[in-house]
Amino acid sequence: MSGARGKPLRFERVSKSFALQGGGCKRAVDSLELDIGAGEFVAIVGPSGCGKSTLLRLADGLIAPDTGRVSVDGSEPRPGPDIGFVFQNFRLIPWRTVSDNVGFALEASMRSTSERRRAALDALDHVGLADWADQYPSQLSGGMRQRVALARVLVGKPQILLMDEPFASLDAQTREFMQEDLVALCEQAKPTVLFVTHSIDEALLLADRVIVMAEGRVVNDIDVSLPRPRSTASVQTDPAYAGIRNALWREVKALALGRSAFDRATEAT
Ligand SMILES: Nc1ncnc2c1ncn2[C@@H]1O[C@H](COP(=O)(O)OP(=O)(O)OP(=O)(O)O)[C@@H](O)[C@H]1O
Repeated sequence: MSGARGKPLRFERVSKSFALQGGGCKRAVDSLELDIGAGEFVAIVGPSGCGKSTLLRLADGLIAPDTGRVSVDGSEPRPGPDIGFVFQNFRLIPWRTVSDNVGFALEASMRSTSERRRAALDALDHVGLADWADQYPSQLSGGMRQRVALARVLVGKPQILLMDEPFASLDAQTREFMQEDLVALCEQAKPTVLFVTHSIDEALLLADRVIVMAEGRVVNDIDVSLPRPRSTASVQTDPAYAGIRNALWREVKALALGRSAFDRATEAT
């Protein structure tokens, strides 16, 4: 992934609504303001339906805001290899081999099959799967498939990496390995990352900042001042960890339950 370098990502008073079946509309993102520095790793947490995935799709240029502006280094974002998107459900092409899945991302920009194969093998090597290049996705475990999905994005040397709960469907151990791999990859290449997660522990392991969203807006923006390089063990034994985690957990729980239900629940304990 060497050669990738993050670019700043900016949301200026961005709003986005969707039409609802049967009439009316839902405002998914509401006058949202967010500035993400070049090479910064930002995690987004918040209750279900608060607009996290919509924010990523706006950052990719897959959808356009109704009002306001999204910009990558000052320009409108355009889907392409500069902006990598990793989803929870891998989205690999079942009839292509692992290396062809990874090389697929380069078909528009790299004509030579052998060059694409070399680049794919290099990306697969970064995620520890070079030996699996000629297998098919169905022959891999869930964790391996997600590594391929990551390699497919890394091969484009993205400046912006958008990740929508990428490890949510993995078992706990594989998830931990993948998180630590991602930490290492990002420390090396420093793309700008926007990472959606429902896990506070994951956010604190990975991110420089955690954004809390509710009802389409940013309601908190927390610096994660834990030292790097990080591992699960180093983060969770840091004296600052418990304080940040507890504050974040209380906030996310209050947003999910509604403030008054949260107050009742905490009074009762
Ligand atoms: N294409 C669409 N059409 C209609 N409504 C949509 C569409 N996409 C998103 N929404 C609505 O916008 C709101 C925000 O959705 P979004 O997927 O961004 O939330 P989220 O925070 O990522 O949720 P989750 O954590 O459950 O994945 C939700 O109420 C959702 O139903």
